Amino acid sequence: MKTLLALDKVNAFYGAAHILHGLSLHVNEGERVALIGRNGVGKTTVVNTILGLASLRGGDIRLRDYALTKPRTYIAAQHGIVVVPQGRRIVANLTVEENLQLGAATGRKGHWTVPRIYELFPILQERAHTPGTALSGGQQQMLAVGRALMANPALILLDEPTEGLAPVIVDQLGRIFNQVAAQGTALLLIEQNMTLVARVAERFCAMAKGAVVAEGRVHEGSLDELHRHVMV
Ligand SMILES: Nc1ncnc2c1ncn2[C@@H]1O[C@H](COP(=O)(O)OP(=O)(O)OP(=O)(O)O)[C@@H](O)[C@H]1O
Repeated sequence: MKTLLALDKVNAFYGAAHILHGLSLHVNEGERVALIGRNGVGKTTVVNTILGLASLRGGDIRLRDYALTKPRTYIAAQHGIVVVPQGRRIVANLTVEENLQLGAATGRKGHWTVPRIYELFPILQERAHTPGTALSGGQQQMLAVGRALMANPALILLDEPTEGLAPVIVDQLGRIFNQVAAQGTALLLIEQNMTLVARVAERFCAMAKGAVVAEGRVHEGSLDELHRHVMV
């Protein structure tokens, strides 16, 4: 099994603030991994470190066989690893379809094309020519996922994709994540909704104070254990 993303004893900072303390984590090809933990433990900082938005000072990051010594926002996507960022970051003055096309900028060809994204999310086709930010929160999240898929990634990092969304939309996104994973795309799901984690992930990594402190398989009886890792 090929490893797509590996962080080994990573230390990361915002300025002088030391946030990740020797964090190790990996995701293999086709795997569905959840990264969980209380608010503020550093989950988003894991993503930010890979993108170069937090500074990496110690430890190793590998994107497949590539040693990421100087992270920059665009490098991960070139290696087939894309981020659906917290807050979605839909571009306001572009239409839905133009936002989708932005995702194809890496030029990686594969299964996902605009028509296939529209099959997955018919509402995006209905609203193809409206400004992306005119969509509801749930639809913007679908657009953010669709835009990520347009890069035909081997791995998608999803940072709290269901935050603030209605349960019916969360259910719909859960089904979509499973469909995407069934196509062979690996997922790293940062999520506070443990019911969704239990539905989507096959393995979890739990963080506390900037490090992964527990790992395990997700199975039918996992929900209580998952909840323990995110209780405040
Ligand atoms: N730009 C920044 N500068 C300084 N400190 C920051 C910055 N961004 C986040 N932090 C701090 O880093 C720590 C980890 O934040 P991070 O966003 O990674 O946590 P998280 O686990 O993703 O939490 P949440 O679920 O709230 O998003 C927090 O204490 C936060 O206050």
